[in-house]
Amino acid sequence: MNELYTVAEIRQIEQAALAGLPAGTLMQRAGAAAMQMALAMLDNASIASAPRVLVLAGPGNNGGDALDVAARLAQAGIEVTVALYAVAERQPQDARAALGRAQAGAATLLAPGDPGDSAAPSAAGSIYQRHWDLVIDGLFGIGLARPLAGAMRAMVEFINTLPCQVLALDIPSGLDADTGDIVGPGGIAVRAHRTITFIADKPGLHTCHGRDHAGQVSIATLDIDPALLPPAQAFLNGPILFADALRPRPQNSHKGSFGDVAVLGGAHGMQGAPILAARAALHCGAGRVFACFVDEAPGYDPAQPELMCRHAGDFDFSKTTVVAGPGSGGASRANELLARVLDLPVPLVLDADALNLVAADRALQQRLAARTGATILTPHPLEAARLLAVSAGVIQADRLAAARQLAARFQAIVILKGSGSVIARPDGSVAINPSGNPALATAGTGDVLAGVCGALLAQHLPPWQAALSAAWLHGHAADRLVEAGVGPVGLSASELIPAIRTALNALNALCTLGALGALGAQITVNAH
Ligand SMILES: NC(=O)C1=CN([C@@H]2O[C@H](COP(=O)(O)OP(=O)(O)OC[C@H]3O[C@@H](n4cnc5c(N)ncnc54)[C@H](O)[C@@H]3O)[C@@H](O)[C@H]2O)[C@@H](O)CC1
Ligand SMILES: [K+]
Repeated sequence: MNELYTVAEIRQIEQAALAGLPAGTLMQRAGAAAMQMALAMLDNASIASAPRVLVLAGPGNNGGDALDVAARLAQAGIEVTVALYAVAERQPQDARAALGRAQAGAATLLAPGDPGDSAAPSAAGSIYQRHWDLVIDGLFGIGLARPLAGAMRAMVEFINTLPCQVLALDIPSGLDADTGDIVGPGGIAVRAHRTITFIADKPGLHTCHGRDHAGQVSIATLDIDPALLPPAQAFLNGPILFADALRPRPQNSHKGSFGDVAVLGGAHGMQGAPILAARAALHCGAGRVFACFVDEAPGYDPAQPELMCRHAGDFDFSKTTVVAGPGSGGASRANELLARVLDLPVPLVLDADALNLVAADRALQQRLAARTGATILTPHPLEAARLLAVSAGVIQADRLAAARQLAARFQAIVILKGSGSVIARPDGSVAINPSGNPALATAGTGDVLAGVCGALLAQHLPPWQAALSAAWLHGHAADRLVEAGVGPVGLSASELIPAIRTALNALNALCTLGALGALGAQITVNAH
């Protein structure tokens, strides 16, 4: 299931489901699913005997889920302590019932209070000083309305220092389920190893701070009738979203069948950037690849003599897919060349300096919005901020909204890079890319991504599928390289290129075999 739902959508689904069910049913299903996950985590951690579980239970229904799990684990004979931040009279009805079940069983319930509150130091002390094998976070779910403060904040600070496993219920407390930002100002969020999320998956678990705080995400649908789920506007990216655009190569092919890519960039001192993009385009299947330099052009690329190096001013861009921006600099020469390619109806990828040039020039912005050819923009958060005339902080606070805004404004497909890259199209649909890792945080990987986008456009993938595949392959290749020990420290952008080629060929082979269902699991990439 690739659909992602906002808090507002989850609330609607929840209301529709609750209408047809006895009170407390969904919470008990959530508790049962979470208990299975908790037991599996204790098993995996090979805790020999008598595990100790700390359950954090907040004031709302997320706390109700936590109390339900606590009651179940205690019933199963596990030693459970609940740090309770709820007052029965103020709990929602289902949560109060769950509190009753926990109180009736063998779990120990403590109210740690504010660390500065002398009325409850012993409860806090006994929690802070004991050894825990598993912490279950049920402080807040989708109802969090302001930053964590006081006693709960102190507890989150404490559990974030613990060496034990942490399981978050629904979402890690403190995280915004829609955006993946930490609810602030000055907020804090639980860092979980696993998150079991209820009803459906949520965008905030996969982008911005989401990946660092949610860990591995599992979905418990709580047996809700799928007919109650509305059509999704957001998806988790994966081959199932784009594989039908990949085609086997006909035997009767020639280099003209797979398109030309021209990379426009490489001002003086920055010639490596277009070379990287061009090499990536070559290794992702473009028929012919030109590296076109704003300033002086090298005679050829000795390590990749297949590339044709040209002076951009003399090159005819009208019959190629263009990747503009890698190392192009911000000089007026680069601006003129960019204006020329924006006016051509060719498929176009804009990256790096090309995006900065557009951000600084209203005429270029109008040319971009008026294009008829397919366009993909690949900004990182700072480039996106310049394009929207806001700060990078504003972009990161709601990455989905920023990507959607850019896509609508420039009538283009946008890949907003970063942890959980967001791919958006002008109609408001978005996908969050789950592949990739911090090994990609190194110079040149953006040039490679732009080159992959160019190669896929040149091979006639529609721009949405080209962007989805490029983002996924780029991250997937980095994941396989890290597994093979080539990173996360020291992975170079050049090393990424052959790994992306291997992943693309593996994907193509699986598509040809019609083995879509097994795609994620089956693709293996050798590092070299
Ligand atoms: N209603 C249901 O039947 C179900 C609810 N579910 C759970 O319920 C959660 C949503 O429950 P709620 O809507 O009660 O929301 P939460 O449990 O996330 O928290 C809401 C409560 O916390 C208070 N609050 C918000 N921010 C605070 C802060 N920073 N400090 C102190 N108090 C704060 C609110 O005033 C409210 O009382 C989901 O995330 C999910 O875990 C699941 O059990 C599925 C079924
Ligand atoms: K939680």
